[in-house]
Amino acid sequence: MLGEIALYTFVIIILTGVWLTLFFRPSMGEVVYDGSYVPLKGIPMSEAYASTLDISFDIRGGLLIRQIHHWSAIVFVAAMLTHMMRVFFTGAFRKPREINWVFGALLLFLGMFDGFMGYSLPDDLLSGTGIRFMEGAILAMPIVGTYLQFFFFGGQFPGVLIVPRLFTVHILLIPGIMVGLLAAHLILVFYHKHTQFAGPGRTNENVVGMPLLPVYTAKAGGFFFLVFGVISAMAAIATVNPIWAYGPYRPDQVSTDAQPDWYMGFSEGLVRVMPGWEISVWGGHTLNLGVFIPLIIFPTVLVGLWGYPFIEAWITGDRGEHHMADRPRNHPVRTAYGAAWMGLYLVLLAGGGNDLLATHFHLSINAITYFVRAGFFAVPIIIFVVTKRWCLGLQRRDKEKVLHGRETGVINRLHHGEYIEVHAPLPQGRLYTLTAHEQPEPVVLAPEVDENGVVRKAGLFTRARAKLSRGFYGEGSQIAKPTAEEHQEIASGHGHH
Ligand code: HEM
Ligand code: HEM
Repeated sequence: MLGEIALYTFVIIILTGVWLTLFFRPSMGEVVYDGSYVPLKGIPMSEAYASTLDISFDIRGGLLIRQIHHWSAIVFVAAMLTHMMRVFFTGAFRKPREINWVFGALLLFLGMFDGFMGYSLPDDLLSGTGIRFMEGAILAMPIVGTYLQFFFFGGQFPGVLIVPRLFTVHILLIPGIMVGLLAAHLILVFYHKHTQFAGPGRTNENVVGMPLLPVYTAKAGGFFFLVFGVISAMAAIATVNPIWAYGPYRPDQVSTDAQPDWYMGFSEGLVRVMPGWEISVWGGHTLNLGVFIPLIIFPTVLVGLWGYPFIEAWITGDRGEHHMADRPRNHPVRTAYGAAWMGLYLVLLAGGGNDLLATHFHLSINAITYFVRAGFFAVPIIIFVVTKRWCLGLQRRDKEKVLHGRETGVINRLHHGEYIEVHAPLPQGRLYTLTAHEQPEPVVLAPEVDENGVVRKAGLFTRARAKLSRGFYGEGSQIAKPTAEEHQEIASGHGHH
């Protein structure tokens, strides 16, 4: 369902985007505004900004379409991210779907950047501030930064090239690549078929569900119109990006409360909470660590995300194909890692909105910044530990249910005065579902001296892998599921309550 929402919002984005190209003029040529929005009349501005004002005020239905485009972009990225979490927490990225995970992660990255470029197009005070941020990040790159800045902007900031260039990339290059990737993504989904949760009759070799034609196609078609309807309603009643309120971009001005769209907020947070370190190297060249370090963290996190299926397979030594979706509780370390990642994302988002949090909740902006700095390190660790324990608790609960049945809430008093709670055995299907998951063994190191007395010391990598593997599946990372014998013994009356 979440993947479908991403798909449908992407279609809506393309439909409305094509419409916008009919009226948007991607030019930084200067004009004097003479449209129907009175407060800006007579003000010099770029054609890009003036044409976006025209779309909003003078072209019939223009504001609605603009807002549908913007709202669907916001929902699109949210759908991709939640879809990715679903895939992550159910282990649906494992063999043979690793490549589809990588395609998906590329889509996420491209979608986020295309959104950033899109809201940079109207050349209003907010979008210009975003581009200024991007320029600062480019300039912070050692050695190549200045050259790249000249390459993108063709001279001093902002110049007249950036909006037409972003336009081509925004409407053609990135969406073109995305359509290609998406086609490959969906072909692979069709080829591999959907993963499924364990249940009676469901195995790693079959798929239980509705055929694509006709039932599923009809449902999906209806769902498309539902998504389109909800987004149109949002666009009709909720303002998004009121560029007329910000005014045209001028490099010497900046608006307060300047916020990127939510999905770029974490990168804003990284920069806002980073100490403003700057060092001088090699005869007076400046290395702007305050921006450069956040810039490095960003791709590192992305690579960690893209590579996760391969990293997990390497650690656990699991090379088999998997078509059954995991319940998150049955993989406590993976689940805890995913939750920690989300925690980090949210902490950084708070950092990106430190000014808004400060004004809305009457807090000191410095206090928020210090909290986010400490939280950057502490929150993921705390969330990791709590989530792992939580998962183990849920596994114990499952075990208890399998062995002792469901609590009925019925308390009986026996003739000698003792109270007992009546437990009802679970139905056979439920017992199967709760015990169908595999419980992999951690990778063990081969003995350092083999049977012929030859010393074969494991390398650093092999030892690290064994250690990580113990962390994943060793003692303390999973609760042994009940065996058939245990269940038999208790169910046959010996362990009766
Ligand atoms: C343009 C964005 C995307 C679209 C339109 C899209 C669409 C879909 C659809 C319709 C499915 C099948 C059903 C479902 O699980 O919903 C699917 C499955 C899948 N997607 Fe995506 N997706 C997108 C982005 C991503 C991202 C960001 C990732 C992960 C990084 C990802 C990874 C996967 C995987 C591994 C599957 C197979 C899951 C399974 O069989 O259980 N996708 N995608
Ligand atoms: C992943 C794909 C896309 C995303 C996330 C996206 C997002 C955005 C966003 C957030 C804006 C700013 C809207 C505003 O408030 O003014 C925008 C503007 C624009 N987009 Fe897209 N867009 C995408 C694809 C496309 C495509 C495929 C086209 C055209 C074929 C297109 C055409 C435009 C145009 C012309 C504008 C400028 C007009 C305006 O700002 O209102 N976009 N885009």
